[in-house]
Amino acid sequence: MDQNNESSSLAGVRHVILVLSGKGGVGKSTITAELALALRHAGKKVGILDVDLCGPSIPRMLSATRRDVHQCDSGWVPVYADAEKSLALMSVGFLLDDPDEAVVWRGPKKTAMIGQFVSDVAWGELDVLLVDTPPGTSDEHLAILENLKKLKVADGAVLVTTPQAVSTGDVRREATFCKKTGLRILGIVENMSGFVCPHCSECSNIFSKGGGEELAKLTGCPFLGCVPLDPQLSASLEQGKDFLKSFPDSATFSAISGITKTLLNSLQTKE
Ligand SMILES: Nc1ncnc2c1ncn2[C@@H]1O[C@H](COP(=O)(O)OP(=O)(O)OP(=O)(O)O)[C@@H](O)[C@H]1O
Ligand code: SF4
Repeated sequence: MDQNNESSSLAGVRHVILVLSGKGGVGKSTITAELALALRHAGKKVGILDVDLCGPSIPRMLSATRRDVHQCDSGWVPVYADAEKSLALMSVGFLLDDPDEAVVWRGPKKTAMIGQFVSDVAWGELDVLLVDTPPGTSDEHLAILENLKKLKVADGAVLVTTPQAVSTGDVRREATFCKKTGLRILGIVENMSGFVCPHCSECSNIFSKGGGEELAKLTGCPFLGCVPLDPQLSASLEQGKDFLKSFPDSATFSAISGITKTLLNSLQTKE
C-alpha cells in the first residue's frame, strides 16, 4: 500500500481489496465474509467495509445485527464480530433504526455516506480491509474508488462469478470497468461451482463448470479457484455461524482456504 495516506483513517490498513461482481446474487457477500473468516483463521486482523447500501448483508452473515456504532476521538468505532477484535465491520446496516428498513437514497447521499465510511471509521491496525460492493457498476463503486484512489490505497479487486455467468457478459463488463478505472484484478473466484450433497458430501456439476477459469483466460487475470454451492455454507451464513470452524474437513473449507492462500501470496508478491 502507498503510504500517502498517513493521516487518514486507513493509515494502519496494509491492504484494501474490493470484492466485485457483474450480477446480483452470485455470492459476493458470501465470498467476502468467508475470505474474512479464513484470513482471521490465518492470524490476520481483518476489516469489512460493506458499501452495499441498499442490501447490506454482512452484519447478518457475521452475526452482528442490531449492534451500534459508537464515536471515539478518531471517528466511528467499527463493530467487532469477535471478542478478540480481529474482525472489524462497518455497514450502513448498523446505522439504520430497523435493519430491514429499505435504503432509498439518491446518488449524492450514497456518495456522501461512502466518503464518510472512508474518512471516518477508526479501523486501527488491519492486515486486510475487504470492501463488499453492490452488483454491477453503480454510484457506490464510483464513490468508493474515487475515495480510495485519492488515498492511493486500493490493492485491487476480486471478481466473483458463477460458472455460467461468463456467457452473460455482466462479469466481463465488470472486468472492463476495472481496466478503465485502473483497478488491478487480483483474481477471479468461481462461486456456486458444483453442488455439494448434504447427505453424502459428493460434489456434482449441475451447471457447466469452468466459467471462472475461462473468464480469467479472456481477461488475462489470475484464477483464484472455485467454491461449490454448499447447503451447509448457506445455513451457516443464515445463522451467522463460522462455517470454517464448523466444517474444517469439508471440500468447501479446502476451497476457501486455497483461494485465501493464493490471494495472500499475490498481495505479498506485490509488497
Ligand atoms: N457457495 C455457496 N454455497 C451455498 N450458498 C451460497 C453460496 N454462495 C452464495 N450462497 C447463497 O446465495 C445467496 C446470495 O449470496 P450473496 O448474498 O452472498 O450474494 P451477493 O452477490 O452478495 O448478492 P447481492 O447481489 O444481493 O449483493 C445467499 O443466500 C447465500 O447464502
Ligand atoms: S449419493 Fe447422490 S443421490 Fe445419494 S445423497 Fe449423495 S448426491 Fe444424493
